[in-house]
Amino acid sequence: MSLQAIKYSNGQLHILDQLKLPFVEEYIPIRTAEEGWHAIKEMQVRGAPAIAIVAALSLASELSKLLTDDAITTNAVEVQNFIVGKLHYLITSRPTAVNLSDACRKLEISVSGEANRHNATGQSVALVFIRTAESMLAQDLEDNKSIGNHGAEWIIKHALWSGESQATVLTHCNTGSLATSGYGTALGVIRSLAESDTLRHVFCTETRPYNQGSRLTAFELVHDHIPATLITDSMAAALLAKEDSKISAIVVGADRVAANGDTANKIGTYSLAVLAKYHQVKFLVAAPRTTIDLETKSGKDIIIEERSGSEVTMVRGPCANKGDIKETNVETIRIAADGINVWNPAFDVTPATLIDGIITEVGVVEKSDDGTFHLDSIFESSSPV
Ligand SMILES: CSC[C@@H](O)[C@@H](O)C(=O)COP(=O)(O)O
Repeated sequence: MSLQAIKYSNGQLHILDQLKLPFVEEYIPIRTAEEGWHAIKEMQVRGAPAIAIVAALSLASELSKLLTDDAITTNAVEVQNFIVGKLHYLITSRPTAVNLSDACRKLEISVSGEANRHNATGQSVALVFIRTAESMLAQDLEDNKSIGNHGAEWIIKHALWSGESQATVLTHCNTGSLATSGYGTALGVIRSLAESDTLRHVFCTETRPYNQGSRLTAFELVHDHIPATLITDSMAAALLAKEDSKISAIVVGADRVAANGDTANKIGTYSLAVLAKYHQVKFLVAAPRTTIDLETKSGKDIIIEERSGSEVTMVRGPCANKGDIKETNVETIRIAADGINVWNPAFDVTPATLIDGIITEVGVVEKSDDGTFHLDSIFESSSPV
């Protein structure tokens, strides 16, 4: 069974503390929206879909407890205002991934629908919120499996080297079970290739500075027995240049895809897209439609989160001299000169011109004859594009 970042049942939410991976596998309870906000802000949970779902379920857990304790007012509008206030607060935890604000907006709409209903009560408003949040968890998993299948089919059809029947894929950051409610987006495509025996090999970058690749993706690939090799980000060009590596495609996730296809994703994604173009390797973005933001016209309008310089000057590792690694804690080790200035953007924007396809749960969107993506079409129906 794949790793699970989010465990939720009957109003009880637990998340795998990703700050301790790959050394310690520990689930922590998230009981309130405030605990959810901190877990997202402090990166105990990451990945665009996962943070949206944890935000929604953290508030669902808080409301479930209030319902159990009979501590919810009967006034529907008061409960609506309480929920909306918490949702606006949750959105402030991280700015770049649009899934978070998209989920909060949809939750706000369903709550207001219920609050405006004749006979609505505070309890019914809270219950509608909880059911909507729970359905997001299930929907994300289903969408990821479809993304995986569409992406794998596309790669086999359009990206294999001549004479090859299996794909070799390079991926960046973490887009797997740990970054979503399960299966993953870009890593879902890789899983789907592996399940259909059409995967030769995966290369994953370590993804400096925060090492989501070496700490999370490598952990998932080893856990699922997928043939994989870890490289540092700076080795990608050499890998693509090496004739026998035969990279079929680079597949990455996304934190926000603008209406024109420009894509914000983990820092380092843009450099991989430039390399892919130079080496004539297909460059694909895998993301659910909840990551596509038609309100944001182009990459220029995407807010890029800048994080603490300590993520660059320090790395995390297990405490030394503790014997069995499972029992260690995680410590931070300084690797840069004291006093150096640091710039630490967490994401970059890959221009649509460098992207060959956007893999969604309803199919792979390619550019039209005019050379641009028409992403609005995939919201018009749920049938394959
Ligand atoms: C399926 S998630 C896609 C992205 O969210 C992922 O690649 C990423 O950038 C994660 O960033 P993080 O800063 O660890 O939350």
